[in-house]
Amino acid sequence: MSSSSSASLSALLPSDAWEVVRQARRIVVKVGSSLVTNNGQGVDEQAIDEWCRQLSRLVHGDDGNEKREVIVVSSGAIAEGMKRLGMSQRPRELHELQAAAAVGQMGLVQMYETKLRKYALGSAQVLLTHADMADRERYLNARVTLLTLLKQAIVPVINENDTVVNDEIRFGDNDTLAALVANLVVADLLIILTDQPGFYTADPRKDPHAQKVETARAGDPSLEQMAGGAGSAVGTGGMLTKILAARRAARSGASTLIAWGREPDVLPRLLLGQEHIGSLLVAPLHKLQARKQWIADHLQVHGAVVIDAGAVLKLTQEGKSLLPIGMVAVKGRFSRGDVISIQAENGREVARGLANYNQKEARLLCRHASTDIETLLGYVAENEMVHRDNLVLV
Ligand SMILES: Nc1ncnc2c1ncn2[C@@H]1O[C@H](COP(=O)(O)OP(=O)(O)O)[C@@H](O)[C@H]1O
Ligand SMILES: N[C@@H](CCC(=O)OP(=O)(O)O)C(=O)O
Repeated sequence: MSSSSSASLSALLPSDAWEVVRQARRIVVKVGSSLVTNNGQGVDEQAIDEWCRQLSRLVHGDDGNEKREVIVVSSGAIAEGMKRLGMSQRPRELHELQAAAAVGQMGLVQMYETKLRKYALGSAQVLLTHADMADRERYLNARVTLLTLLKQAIVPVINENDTVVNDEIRFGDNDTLAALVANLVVADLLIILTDQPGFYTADPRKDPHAQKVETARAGDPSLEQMAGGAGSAVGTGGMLTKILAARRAARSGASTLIAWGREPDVLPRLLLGQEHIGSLLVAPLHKLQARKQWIADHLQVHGAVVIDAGAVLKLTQEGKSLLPIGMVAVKGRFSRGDVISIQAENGREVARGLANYNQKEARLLCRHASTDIETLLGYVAENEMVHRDNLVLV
C-alpha cells in the first residue's frame, strides 16, 4: 500500500525510526497460529520452510548485512494437535486444549528443527509461561539460556508451556509472550507476522475503508480503539494483543513491526527498511534509556555491594559489567535476581542492577576472578555479578 493511502499517525516519531529497524541486531520473530497452520490445517510445511530460509539469511548475514541474532516465538501447537487427534473444532475444555497442545508441539518443533537444519541453523525448544517472566530468578535463568543459545547462532523456538497455564491457553497469548521475550533479551526489534499486511485503522475483514497504519508510536492509546479481535477461527488474540505487545516491547526499547507472514521475502525486506512494508510501532525510548527507567521504576533495592576504584571506572567510564574481582564488600540480604545498589568505597552509590548471585555467594566471590566462581560456589550462573544490560548508572 502506498503511503498516500496509508494512515499516518507518525507525528513526533523519532526521525531515525526505520534506521533502528535496519540496524537491529537482536530480533524476536513471532509467528501466529493463523499463519503456521494454514488456517487450521495442521503445520504448514512450506511456510515454515520459507521462514527458516529467510531466517538463515539473517543469522548468516547473507542479506548483505551484519549477522543478526534471531529468536522465534511460534504458535500452532493446538492447531497441529487438533489435526493429529482428529478434532474438527477447537476444544472448549481446558484439559483437552492442553492435551492437543502437548501432542501438536511435537510436530511443530520437529518441523522447525528439520527446516532450520536444512538451512544450516541449529535450533532449540524453549517452553515458557508468563509467570516464569515474573519470577526474577527464572527470568534470569531463561535470559542466560537464551543468550547462550544466541551466542552459538542457534535459533531458539519458543512457545507457551501450555500444559501448566490456564488463561494464556484460553485466550492465546503468544503476542504477549513474544513481547516478554523481547524485554528479557533486550531485543532491538519485535516482528509479529500475521495474516494481514499490517495494522489497520479498523479490522480490514469488517471495514472495507480501513487503511494501513505505516508508522505510529508504540503505546499510543488511540491504536487500542482501532484494534479488533481475531479474524479467523484459529487465531486467538487478534490485533489488540499485538498492540499491547508492542507497548510492552517498547518498555525495553524494542520497536515492533506487524506484517503479513506470506509476503515474499518478508523478513529481509522488512529489515532493509526501504519499502515500509508492514506497520512500524516505534518505541519512544531507546534501549538503554528504557532499561534505565525500568530498573529505576519497578524494582525495590535489596542490598548493596561495595566496589573498588578500578571497578567504579569500568562501570562509569567504559560501560562494563560488574565482575566479582572488583567487589570488596557486601551489605544486607538479597537473592539472585534482586536489584542491588552498587557503591564506591566512600559509600557513594554509583549504579543499580540485578544481582546474579545472592548475598552469601557474593561474599565468597569478593576479590576473585570470574574463573574461580566454579571452585568457590560449585557452579557458575554467570561470569558477572551484575551484567551491564541489567545495570544502570545513578
Ligand atoms: N485494526 C486491525 N488491523 C488488522 N487486523 C485486525 C485489526 N483488528 C482486528 N484484526 C484482525 O486480527 C487478525 C489477526 O489476529 P489473529 O487472528 O489473532 O492472528 P495470529 O494468529 O497471527 O495471532 C486479522 O486477521 C484481522 O481480522
Ligand atoms: N500456545 C498456543 C498459542 C496460541 C496463540 O497465542 O495463538 P496466536 O494468537 O494465533 O499466536 C499454540 O501453540 O497453539
